[in-house]
Amino acid sequence: MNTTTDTLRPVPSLAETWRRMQLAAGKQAPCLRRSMLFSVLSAVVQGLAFAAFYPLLAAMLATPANLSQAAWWLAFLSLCTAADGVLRWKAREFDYSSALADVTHDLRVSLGKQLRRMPLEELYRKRTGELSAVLAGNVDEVITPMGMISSTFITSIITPAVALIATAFVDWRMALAMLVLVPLATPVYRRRRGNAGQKMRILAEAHARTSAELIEYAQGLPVLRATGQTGARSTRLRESLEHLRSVQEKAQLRDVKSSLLASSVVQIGLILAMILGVWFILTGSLDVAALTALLVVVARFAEPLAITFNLADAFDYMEAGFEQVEQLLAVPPLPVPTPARTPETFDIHFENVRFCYADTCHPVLDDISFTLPQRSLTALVGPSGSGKTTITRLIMRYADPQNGTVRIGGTDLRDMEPETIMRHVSVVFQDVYLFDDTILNNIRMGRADATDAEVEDAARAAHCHEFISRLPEGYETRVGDIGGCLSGGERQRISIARAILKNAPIVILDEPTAALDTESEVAVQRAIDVLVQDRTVIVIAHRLSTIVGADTILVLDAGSVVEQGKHRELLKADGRYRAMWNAQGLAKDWHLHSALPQTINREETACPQPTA
Ligand SMILES: Nc1ncnc2c1ncn2[C@@H]1O[C@H](COP(=O)(O)OP(=O)(O)OP(=O)(O)O)[C@@H](O)[C@H]1O
Repeated sequence: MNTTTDTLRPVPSLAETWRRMQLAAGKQAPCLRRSMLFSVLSAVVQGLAFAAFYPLLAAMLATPANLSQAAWWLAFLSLCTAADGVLRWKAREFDYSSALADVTHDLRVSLGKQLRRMPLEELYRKRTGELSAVLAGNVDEVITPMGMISSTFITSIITPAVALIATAFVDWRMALAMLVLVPLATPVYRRRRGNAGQKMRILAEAHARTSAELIEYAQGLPVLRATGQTGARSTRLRESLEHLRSVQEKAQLRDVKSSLLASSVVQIGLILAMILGVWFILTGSLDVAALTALLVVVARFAEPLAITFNLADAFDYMEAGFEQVEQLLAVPPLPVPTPARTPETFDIHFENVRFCYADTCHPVLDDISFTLPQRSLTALVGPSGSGKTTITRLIMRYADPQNGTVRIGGTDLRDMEPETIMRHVSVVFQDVYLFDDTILNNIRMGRADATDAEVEDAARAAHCHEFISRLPEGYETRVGDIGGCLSGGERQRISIARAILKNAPIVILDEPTAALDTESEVAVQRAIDVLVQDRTVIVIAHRLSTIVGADTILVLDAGSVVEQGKHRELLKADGRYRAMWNAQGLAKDWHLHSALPQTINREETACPQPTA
């Protein structure tokens, strides 16, 4: 299985991680900074509290005991503890106030916006599961532990530092012994983060890939069952799960090994301090009170160090999440000059358009030019892979062509916001996507502010009012509740009702009747007839008999327009179109009793019989 990030990347510095955190916190960055400031204060106060141990013990163990001094230090210790309690509470403000929820929400909204403004080409290249892993999983991995990890990290660095300074006042030799731990610990920490960061990225990618495989498998199950491919496809899923298991196993092994290493370093430090302390007592240069206090402080120094090691994992999870989120946010939108333009008329013009998909160098459209007049019906025909869908994608500004220009109403698409283009274009695909919402809302997606009456009018026009009225709750029936109870033709008519409601001046029909039986096709065709009136229509068709009434037929082959004209002209020309027509005529002869297919009906053109 492909692991794309096997090459080592540098470990981000703490400053870099902090910069990313503030960026992710967005509007709540001041709250995050405030929380961190209180974390620093709390850590200092904790260090001071530990520093007070020695004078307290010394006053108590003196002969005779110095009670007034002991009381004073006890009061100081209590004050520090109380202050620490308040400061710790303030330090978690980022977590307990609404800031955390706000940041998580804002980041998801930004990602949602990014998905909307991202070039369609980029969007189609991403798998649904991978996107869902970023929006759901990575956002939580980045944001939820942010406050907690940072404040724990601060405490685990500053408290030992203050404890170390306090120890230096009691006995500089012990402070030096404690300092030995730092050069010992630093390389262990750096090595751990370096390797772990890499592994966490691989783990995050394995999670995203498995999530994508799972979603695709679940969505494709009906098809897989029908084609008897559940086993074959589940092999891919199993491979993906197996990869995830092996990555997790390695990560866990690494965790255990480095945790043990870290705690060993800390234990060594503690033992070293004890040996030194006992040696100093035996040689008479340290008293028992000082040693007891020092051991408390040393333990306090060693414990946060061990925590710091374990925090490396949490940082790495966060870093891996940051990377996935940033990668998605970094995809630039298609450039639009300001002010953006809006077309006034709706003829479509391709001029010397050359287009290659990303990551390919082979042109899918090669220097093509044509004009589709406003309110005309144009059919795109040609063999599979000839570029029909790509032409319709370019009209929706799926991506910008490498050469040439696509214009709507004389305006270059590069000068228009993608939203403006989509407002003026309705698309009816062969595969209809219905959301798990009511039928009413599914149709209303065509125009969000449409009234219930307008939705119903569109449904009537699309010939779906009748079957919707028969559903248990009519327009309020949820698509999810009736599952697969809607036929392909019914789903298609709902999508046409959406397009009728949208009332866009340009309509793209991508073989909307190709997968339907004859009866459904008749009903859908009647709905299409309403939709296409008075609009600029582009229809992709494989069955030529459905487009004989088109104003223009563009015949494509290998990314070029090889013929162009009306049905009769093209038949007369006796070229590629005629050959395709004849081939389909022959095919029909094999099905003697098949009904005549429907025609897109703007000119009431009768479907002529194919000539053999
Ligand atoms: N996202 C993509 N990335 C790379 N190549 C692509 C992509 N989509 C399509 N292609 C390639 O571009 C060429 C034209 O594809 P297109 O879908 O436009 O053809 P088509 O005429 O609509 O085919 P069909 O009738 O089978 O739908 C094909 O060779 C196809 O493999």
